[in-house]
Formats: sequence, structure tokens, C-alpha cells
Amino acid sequence: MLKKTSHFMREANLIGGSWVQADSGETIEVVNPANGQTIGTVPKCGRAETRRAIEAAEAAFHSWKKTSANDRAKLLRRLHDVIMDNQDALAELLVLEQGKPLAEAKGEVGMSAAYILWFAEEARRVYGDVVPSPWADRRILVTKEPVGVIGAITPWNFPSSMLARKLGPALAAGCTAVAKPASQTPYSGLAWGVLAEEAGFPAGVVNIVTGSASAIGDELTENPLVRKITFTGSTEIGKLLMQKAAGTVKKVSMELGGNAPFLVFNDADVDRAVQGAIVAKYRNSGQTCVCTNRFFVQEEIHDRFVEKLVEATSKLKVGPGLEEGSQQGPLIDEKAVEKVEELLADATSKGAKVAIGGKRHALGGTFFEPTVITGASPEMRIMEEEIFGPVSPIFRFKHEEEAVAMANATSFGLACYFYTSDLGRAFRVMEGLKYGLVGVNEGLITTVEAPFGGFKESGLGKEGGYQGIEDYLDTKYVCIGGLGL
Ligand SMILES: NC(=O)C1=CN([C@@H]2O[C@H](COP(=O)(O)OP(=O)(O)OC[C@H]3O[C@@H](n4cnc5c(N)ncnc54)[C@H](OP(=O)(O)O)[C@@H]3O)[C@@H](O)[C@H]2O)C=CC1
Ligand SMILES: O=C(O)CCCC(=O)O
Repeated sequence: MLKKTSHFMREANLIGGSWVQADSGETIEVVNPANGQTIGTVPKCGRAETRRAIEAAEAAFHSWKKTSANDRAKLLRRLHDVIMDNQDALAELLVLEQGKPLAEAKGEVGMSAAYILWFAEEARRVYGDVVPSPWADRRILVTKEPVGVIGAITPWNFPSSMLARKLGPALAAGCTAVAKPASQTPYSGLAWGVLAEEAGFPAGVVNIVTGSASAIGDELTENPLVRKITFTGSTEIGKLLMQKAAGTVKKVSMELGGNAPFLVFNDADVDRAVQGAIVAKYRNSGQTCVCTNRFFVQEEIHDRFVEKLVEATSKLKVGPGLEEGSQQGPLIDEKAVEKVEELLADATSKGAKVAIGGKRHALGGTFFEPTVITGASPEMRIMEEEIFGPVSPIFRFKHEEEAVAMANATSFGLACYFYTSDLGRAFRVMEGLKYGLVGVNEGLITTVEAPFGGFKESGLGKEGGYQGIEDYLDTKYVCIGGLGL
């Protein structure tokens, strides 16, 4: 199987166009979460290698920023094609290190290509302004220019598409990049180096380093040549990176944790709500920042919804991602399973009842049974903490205002979902929910055309949509006098 993916599976880092090892020669092992076996190793780099990658990116920036938008768009379109030509191989590599079902991995790789194509198109629409001047003899221009070298740090749950959302707009804008993929899933990140080379990007435009998160992170945030940090991951690390980036006043974009509520009102189409709930909860075994963390179901419809959700949950096939028909892969590691167990134990000790699942799967390792619990209440830790696993906690509510208040009672504000057939309620609730993404009668809403990003402690900035390139641009005001007008 590795034969098919081996071309993309690089056990080296890309710095200034060369594939290199760590100065120390040290490596980190990468493990297949489905069976605990080591797949291979990647370099364990630190500050010195990261500094060289930043310097290579800075050197490349001087010529890359001068390329025409059209030329950058052409290269990005070529990158899209190279990704799609290799979708199967890239998806298999992703499953090996991340664990998700093959169909989801193919979807993620397709999404990565779609982001690249979207930003290929957006590269040509970075418009400025000519502003009416308050002076008869002077003219005012507003122009946009690339910020410079960007540092991109990405997580293990979407190791391909999270980088696509950052590299796409960065390269389109004329920036160069140093990327640091998650240590548990570095190969899908390193594959971007191979893809960029095959598409024909100049050396130094894309650099990728793996290794010590704190050393690489410290260099990326402290080095003055880096003008922007873009991060997807936990709120805890996001806050730390923001503090460190403040030292040299870098731009920051943060895609952080979520605590998505999913509201089902008495007037909802229950079958549609259950269908949406399955995807909004169990995609990637619950390990997405937009996954439902809390279900709030109105009392009249509560029992019917629970019964149907339990039935649908019981049909989910748990198994290794490369096994035919598998819908629920393993969790990323033992720590993730322990966190799910802790949150479940806390909930049941405070009165929640397990309707289905509730324990490790018979397959062993880090496989966990898709779970539904009822009788959830605000005192439980799941009210505020991200589960990041396949557990559906159901809260019961009486009134719309109460449901919206509970949904908003969190420091997070990324995605939320609600189901209703009442148009007035749809607008009231949509306007009342303090979240950056809202699914109304829909459980899967991420798309390259729309701005993705959270409110409150879920982050800053938007990825995707026409807004997604803004964070990679500086706006310059130019006042021109002496024109003899
Ligand atoms: N918003 C989202 O999509 C995600 C949310 N999470 C949430 O966070 C929890 C913990 O997951 P975890 O993987 O630990 O998330 P982290 O935030 O720790 O990891 C995300 C990325 O940040 C890197 N990182 C970690 N520490 C530092 C640092 N000091 N400086 C710079 N970079 C750093 C990681 O590197 P390395 O891998 O080398 O440690 C990885 O590349 C999850 O259970 C989930 O609740 C997690 C992932 C994604
Ligand atoms: O979990 C994330 O960080 C991003 C989710 C992207 C998606 O919805 O596909």
C-alpha cells in the first residue's frame, strides 16, 4: 500500500528548495492510529532550521511578490491539477497517519484542491481603490501588497485542508511561507512540498519544517522577518502564539476551538435533523472544531429525536479508515480517548444516562463506540469543554430563549446548527446565536466560497471566501501631489 503513497511520503523537510534532515539528525516517529504501528519518521528540527527556512522564504519573497497575479494564478491552477491527479494516493497517506475513513480523506484532499483553485481565482481580484481626494491638486490611491513571509502552524485533524486554507491565500497574495504541520500527521503537510515542486513553484516559496513545536513556534513568532502567523489548533496554544507574536506586532489569524450547539425545535423535520446530527457530530469521529458538542432538543420532540439519533448512531460502522465501508476511524491517540472517558464519567456522575455506546470499541486501540447520552445539564464539563470525540450529549429545553441562552453560554463561538420550519424563528435564532458559522437545517456547511472563522475565543480572521485573502495583504495609502493639476 505504501508503494502508492511513497512518492509523497517524504521523511525530510523542505528548506529553500532542498530536502534536508534536522541538524542534530534526530527524528520523530509517526504512528498509524488504527494499529499503533510506526509508519516512518520525520526530522525533529528546532530554531536553527526554522530560521534558515524563514531566511529562504524571505529571499524568495523578493522575486515572488513581483510576479503578476496572472502568473501566480496559473501556478496555483497547476497545483490544483497536481493534487487532483494524485487524490487517491494523497488520501491514503492521510488515512495512514490520521485514521479517518478513506471517503472522508478523499473529500479532504478534494477540498484542499478546491481551496487552491478558489485562491487562484482570487489572486486576480486583489483590487485597490482610487479615493475622491479632498485636495484639488492631489490624488489618493489605496493599494494592497503581500505582507511578506508567513508562518503557518496546522493541526492533525485536517492535515491537508488546513494547510490549503493558509497556503492558498498566501501564495495567491504574493507571500512566501514556512509551514509547520502537526507532529502526529506530518506527511500530508510535507506532501505540499512535493506538490508545490511538481506544480513548478520557485524554491523557497514554500518551506516545511517538522519537529519541536515550541522551538519552531518560538522562532516563527519571534523572528521579525515573519510578518504573519496563521494557526489552527487549540485555544490554549492560539493564545500563547498571539502573546508571542505581539513582540514583533505580527498579523495573526487564529482558527481555535469550538463548542458547537445543535438546537432542534418542536417544529423541526426530525429525520432531516437526525441526518444533519450524524454528520455534524460523527464526521472524523467527532474530531473537528465544528463538530456538535451539545445537542439542545425541545421537550415535545425530545424522545422522538433521541430514539432516531440512537438508531442512526447504531448503524455507524467503526473500523480502520482503509477498510471498505468504514465510517468511524480511531481517535488520534490514547490521550484523546482518555479525555472522552473523563468527560463521560463526569457527565454520568452528574446524572446523564448512556443511551448507546459509552466505552472503548471492541476493536481495541483508540477506537471508541459512537455514543449518545441523555439528561445532560449545564453543571457538566461538556457544557464548556470540547469533547473532540464521538459523543452526543442531549440537553432538553422548554423555550426558544432558554435554548439560545444556553447555546451562547460558552467562551467559544465557532459553528452552531439549528433545525426549525418556522421562518420567523429561523431569523430570530440566527440573529441571536453568537457564532461565526450558522447551519440552518444543515449539518455540514464548510465550503471554500464562504468565510470560515469564529467569534469570541474561537478565533480571529476568516479563511475561505473572498475575505480569506485579506489577512495576507497590507493596505497602503498613497497621496500623490505635485501633479501640476
Ligand atoms: N480548532 C481545531 O481544529 C483543533 C482543535 N484542537 C483542540 O485542541 C485539543 C488538543 O489538541 P492538540 O493537537 O494538542 O492541539 P495543539 O493546539 O497543541 O496543536 C496544534 C498545532 O500547534 C502546534 N503546537 C503545539 N504547541 C505549540 C507551541 N508551543 N508553539 C507552536 N506550535 C505549537 C502543534 O504541534 P505538535 O503537533 O508538534 O505538538 C500542532 O502543529 C484537542 O483535543 C481539541 O480540543 C486540536 C486540533 C485542532
Ligand atoms: O476542524 C477544523 O479545524 C476545520 C473543519 C473544516 C471542515 O469543516 O471541513
